[in-house]
Amino acid sequence: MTDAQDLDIPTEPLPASVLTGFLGSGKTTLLRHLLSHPEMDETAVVINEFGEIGLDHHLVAEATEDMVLMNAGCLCCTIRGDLVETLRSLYRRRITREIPPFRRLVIETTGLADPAPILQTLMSDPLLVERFRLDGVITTVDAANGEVTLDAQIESVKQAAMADRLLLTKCDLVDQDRIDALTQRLAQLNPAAPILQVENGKTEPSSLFGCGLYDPASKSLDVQRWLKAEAYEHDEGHGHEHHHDVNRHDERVRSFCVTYDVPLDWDRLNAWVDMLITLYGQQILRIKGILCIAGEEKPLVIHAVQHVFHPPVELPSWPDDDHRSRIVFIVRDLPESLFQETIRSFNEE
Ligand SMILES: Nc1nc2c(ncn2[C@@H]2O[C@H](COP(=O)(O)OP(=O)(O)OP(=O)(O)O)[C@@H](O)[C@H]2O)c(=O)[nH]1
Repeated sequence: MTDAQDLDIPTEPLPASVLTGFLGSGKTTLLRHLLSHPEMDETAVVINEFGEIGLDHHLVAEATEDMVLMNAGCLCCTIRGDLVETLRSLYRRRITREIPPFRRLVIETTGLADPAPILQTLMSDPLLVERFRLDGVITTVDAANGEVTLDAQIESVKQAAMADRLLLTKCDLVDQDRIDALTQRLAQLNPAAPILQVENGKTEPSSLFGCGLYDPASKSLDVQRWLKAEAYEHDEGHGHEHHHDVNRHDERVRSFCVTYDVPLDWDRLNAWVDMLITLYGQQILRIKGILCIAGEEKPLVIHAVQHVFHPPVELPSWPDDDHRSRIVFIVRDLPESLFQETIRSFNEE
């Protein structure tokens, strides 16, 4: 038991920001960059990844000690209660000095999250409201895939509509006409949020934080309706509290992991991913993997988002004792067997 005088209780609620944006739109890249900034010292991070196998925390771990990974489901549905518990526990550990005294909290949602229930939870849970104040919603929108995603996935529309800051990422990959068209569409969806272009996460914390209190009244009528619907569902105790498969988002979108025990040949692996995104790119919402490549000591991280296969990045070392290749897929209307079978045919023939 800690003595009351040993408690380090903040005099004001701590600012909490929600970092959201569709799958692969650059949230983790932004977060890593932000956390390397001295102004961001004393930031605690909660990362929620969709599916059983989380990888993002390995990519952010070097940037902050105060990090909690929540990968037992998507924050917006099954683990909303867990979010409350996670934040209460972080706060408790902070005031009892078990962890450094963070002054700011960033919650990175999954790319599939509907932000409404998360915001509703932060703004209505009585204990959380005393301890944290919602500073703002930061939404990344991928310039290469943004238009197609807004057409196909309602979550991405909500993420953009609820933002206090809209960050247009990957502008280096597309021409000015596409940037202009997407900017116009975002401005219609959310006229109040400034739209900032960000390349590879490079941005100043001062442009993203300290937005003032999140104010639903400054958002469109749709946003107010979505937030009200969430409050109603929560009060009635139905809607999002049911338990479901953590690897399933809805009837169509699911996640799974392809694990490979033997070191992979890079050229063959590359040809396999290329084949997949050429044939099925529209339905492959995300590929994220940590690979053991034959002849290489260090792991290679790969990312693909719909039709875009990003350049691989070498990690300085393996994040844990598991040195197998693990590739996480999030797909719409595709069977897992397609991936499990073709990786073998590409690598074993
Ligand atoms: N060319 C380019 N690539 C970018 C930019 N921002 C991010 N990326 C790349 O996009 C890929 C996905 O970025 P992440 O930061 O992992 O995206 P995320 O939103 O965290 O992904 P999820 O957690 O799966 O939703 C990575 O390969 C990044 O290097 C950018 O501005 N330009």
